[in-house]
Amino acid sequence: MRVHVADHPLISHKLSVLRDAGTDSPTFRRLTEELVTLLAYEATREVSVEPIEVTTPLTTTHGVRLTSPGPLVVPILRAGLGMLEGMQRLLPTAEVGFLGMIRNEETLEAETYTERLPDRLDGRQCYVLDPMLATGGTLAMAIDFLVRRGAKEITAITLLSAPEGIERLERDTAHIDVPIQLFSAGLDERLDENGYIVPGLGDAGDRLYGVVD
Ligand SMILES: O=P(O)(O)OC[C@H]1O[C@H](OP(=O)(O)OP(=O)(O)O)[C@H](O)[C@@H]1O
Ligand SMILES: O=c1cc[nH]c(=O)[nH]1
Ligand SMILES: [Mg+2]
Repeated sequence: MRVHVADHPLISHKLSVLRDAGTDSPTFRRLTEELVTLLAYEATREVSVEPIEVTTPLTTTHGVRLTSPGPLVVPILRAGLGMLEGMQRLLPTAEVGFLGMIRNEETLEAETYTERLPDRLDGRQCYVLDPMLATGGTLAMAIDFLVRRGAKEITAITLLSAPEGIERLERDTAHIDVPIQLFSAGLDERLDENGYIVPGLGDAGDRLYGVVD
């Protein structure tokens, strides 16, 4: 797995505001989208394109277009949904599939409660969106799911990642022979005793959408 941690002052600035406990929900949502758009620029560097001929008002020239089938964007509900619009800004024609996953806050085990994805993903590049990579259980399960469906390449985009989660992802995906990349806006210090990222930003889903019991 190739891991990329962003190194850009605009990303650091927006991430700092996002972390701030005083940032309200509308601002949190807007910053999440902006950060994803910035990350997506780098994360789509290897998006698959094919050569085409373009007719301009003056002449014809060589260009490219996204290959078909195009990339599939997969937000992991609930918090990943907050990243979708930011991603679609750069990939407006991408199809979107959904994975609903929740981490049990006692066992810290991830569980899939819904999915709406094409039956076969053969030949597809998949972009998985989830703001938080904590223990890594959720993303590892999502990647396993997409690989079993036939994804040919997986790029995960996160806002914050914990070293423990990256290690687990490396371990759990070591046997997988499709290319896997992780793009994260920030790499934090550690997890606390409840599996929360420190210093982190708290519960991303709650900060985006409010507390659900
Ligand atoms: O790396 P892990 O230890 O598996 O934890 C990370 C997961 O936890 C959060 O989701 P949560 O389960 O809170 O669901 P939500 O998006 O509905 O809030 C987050 O958005 C990740 O999906
Ligand atoms: O820090 C964390 C860990 C898991 N889920 C979150 O939303 N935040
Ligand atoms: Mg949550």
